Amino acid sequence: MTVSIEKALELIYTNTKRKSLKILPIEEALGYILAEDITATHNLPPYDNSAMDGYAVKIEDSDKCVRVSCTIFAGDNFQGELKHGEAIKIMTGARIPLGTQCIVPIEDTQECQNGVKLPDNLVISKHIRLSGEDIKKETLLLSCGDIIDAHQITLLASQGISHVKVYKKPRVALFASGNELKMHFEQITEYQLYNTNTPTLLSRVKELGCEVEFIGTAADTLEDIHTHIQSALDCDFIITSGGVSVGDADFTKEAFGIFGYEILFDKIAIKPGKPTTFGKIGNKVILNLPGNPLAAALNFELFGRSIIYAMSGQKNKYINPITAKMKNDVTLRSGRRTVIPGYFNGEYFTVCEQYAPGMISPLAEANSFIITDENCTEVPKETPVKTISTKFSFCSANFIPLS
Ligand SMILES: Nc1nc2c(c(=O)[nH]1)N[C@H]1C(S)=C(S)[C@@H](COP(=O)(O)OP(=O)(O)OC[C@H]3O[C@@H](n4cnc5c(N)ncnc54)[C@H](O)[C@@H]3O)O[C@H]1N2
Ligand code: MOO
Repeated sequence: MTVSIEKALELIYTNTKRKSLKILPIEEALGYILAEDITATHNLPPYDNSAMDGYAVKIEDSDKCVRVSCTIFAGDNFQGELKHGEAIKIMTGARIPLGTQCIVPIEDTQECQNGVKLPDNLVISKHIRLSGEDIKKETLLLSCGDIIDAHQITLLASQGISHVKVYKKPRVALFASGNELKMHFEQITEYQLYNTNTPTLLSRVKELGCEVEFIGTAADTLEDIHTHIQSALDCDFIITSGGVSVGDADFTKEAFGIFGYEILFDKIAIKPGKPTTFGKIGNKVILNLPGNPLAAALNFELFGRSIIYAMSGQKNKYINPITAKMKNDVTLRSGRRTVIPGYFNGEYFTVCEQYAPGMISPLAEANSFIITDENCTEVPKETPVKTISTKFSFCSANFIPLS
């Protein structure tokens, strides 16, 4: 059954289950997806405090010489009260004493007999950081489905939160198939080549924060593919490459069949990547990518990444495009929606000099791709195009058309 890109994504999102939960100390939660809402337990700052090294004073003492009664440092528990005709020297971050109306920075004062001379332009509340002005107690700080990065950890630490509930990371198993393939640590002969798909996918899956198991490279036999599937079945998501086309040695889908493979689509109206197949065995999902390396890598970016986002529990799980301008004129053969790799520099998208489904050379130079419509025969330079990044995740809670 051939499906559109959109239908393929819909089938992926409706058939991929979120992972279950666990609790982690916040220091170990980096990159995980939060599985609970976090509400502020107290105000930040917790107390009114000075934004400057200076003097706590009263407004009516503008332009006067006032006595400096004492000095307060950050962390002091000063209990006294500021009086008229007096200044209390105060350091940045120190709790302001009762009766303070503003803080005058040290450099705005001058020494005078027995004290400091204040400027004549004092303003109420100036240089006072009010309790709760940053975060108010009981406000929602983070919500279930947020990605925990360094700045979410800032919020958690600010509230004295030591542990959070997160979604477990997806566990991904990978294997390739092909009699011609050898791993990069093996010897090859002139009729063999290195398996580049597995190291590529393994690295990408890791970059996306999953745990990954490399199962191996299967020979083109049902028996050997069975053995590899068996070893992969304790993971959540199995990604294979190769053996999905119509050749006499293309056994991948058939091999999954004896494990009760429920195929949800086995062809997509896309170029390259037409034979990309998706299905499930129980609650495990399977993506069979074509063997051609560029086809496998680009289809992983659309479909594999979507499966990982759906499984991760993140609320912004749909890949979003970014609008760019086409750098050069590009001509195409119409017929199928075409994925074209290129480089987006923040303004222009430059198509890779050469690209074909069986190549690997475009991958390292590309940081994104565009998807052209089936009737499109040319994309003139300066035309706005939607690019999908392979280096960043621009995501949203709702699906946004990708081309
Ligand atoms: N008669 C037809 N032939 C083909 C069709 C078709 O519709 N009718 N589709 C073509 C398309 S499109 C693709 S894509 C390929 C996909 O085929 P497979 O998934 O069966 O892939 P293989 O035949 O196993 O390999 C294709 C190609 O890629 C190389 N390869 C495979 N695995 C790796 C790897 N792990 N690392 C590096 N390179 C790999 C392999 O040596 C082949 O050259 O089928 C077309 N044929
Ligand atoms: O579509 Mo195949 O996926 O040409 O490379």
